[in-house]
Amino acid sequence: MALADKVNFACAPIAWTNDDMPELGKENTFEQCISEMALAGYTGTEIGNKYPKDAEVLKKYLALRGLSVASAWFSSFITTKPFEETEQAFVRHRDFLHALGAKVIVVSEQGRSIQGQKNTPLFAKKPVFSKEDWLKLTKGLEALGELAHEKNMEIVYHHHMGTGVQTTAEIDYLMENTAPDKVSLLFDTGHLVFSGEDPIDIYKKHKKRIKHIHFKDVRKEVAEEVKANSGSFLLGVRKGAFTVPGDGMIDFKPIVKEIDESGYTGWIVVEAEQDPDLANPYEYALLAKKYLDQIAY
Ligand SMILES: O=C1C[C@@H](O)[C@H](O)[C@@H](O)C1=O
Ligand SMILES: [Co+2]
Repeated sequence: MALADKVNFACAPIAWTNDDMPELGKENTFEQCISEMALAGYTGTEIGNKYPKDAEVLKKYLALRGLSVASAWFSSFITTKPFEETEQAFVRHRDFLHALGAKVIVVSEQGRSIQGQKNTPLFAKKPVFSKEDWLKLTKGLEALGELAHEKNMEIVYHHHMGTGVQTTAEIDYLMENTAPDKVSLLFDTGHLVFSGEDPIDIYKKHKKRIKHIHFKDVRKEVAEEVKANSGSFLLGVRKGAFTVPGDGMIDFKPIVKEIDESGYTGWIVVEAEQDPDLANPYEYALLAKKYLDQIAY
């Protein structure tokens, strides 16, 4: 059986409207975004800031287009704020996703993160967690994992450029120091390759913990230029460091093979933030779907 028969392909709204830089794609509407995802052949979506906040209302818009909710991003601040603040916000987010039928909750620690800072050099100023930060983070994530279990859900940790969990060593440390039944991992090809990590190595090592996947590709020259010129994460996105699978430097065939052989049956979300004025979101969503249809069958 081919991978395409075992997984579901979703699309993230970030190519239409970017929540990290809302000025990118501000003219694109929610209905255009979800209609184009469906038209391009996807059966799922993640959630952006233009989506209705009422779960029942959102469900109806999505059902009309044959879309389900794969998950949605949650920013935790376990290393820098009282845990109760993260906990309360997490429970609201969990309940919203649960009402929408999602099974996994994307969590990324934003304490000390520079990903949202427009002028901070991405590589030189990447945060490095202290022992105390790590202890808070690992215990806090396990607590979020337990809260997710109350609704039969799992948290999937999103390693991310410009955060304290970006490199192979940091991902390994997080996995080694959290309980496997409480903290799962999200595998994002774009962040791994931009950071200089080997995605196949990460997948092989942590496949038992990987319960959600983001597929994005990297434009090699742009990523190298951002690094060489001390650009920020957001500048990189604006300049086109990320693109959809099939349009950049990543060979997805061996990655798809690994995923297939691992028995993964969750979502694969095409998520490629770039300037919608330069890269038409529908055109690129279609390009990615055609490429995945070729390599996943
Ligand atoms: O999953 C993601 C969500 C975005 O908000 C983030 O910045 C992006 O890079 C990503 O991978
Ligand atoms: Co991602």
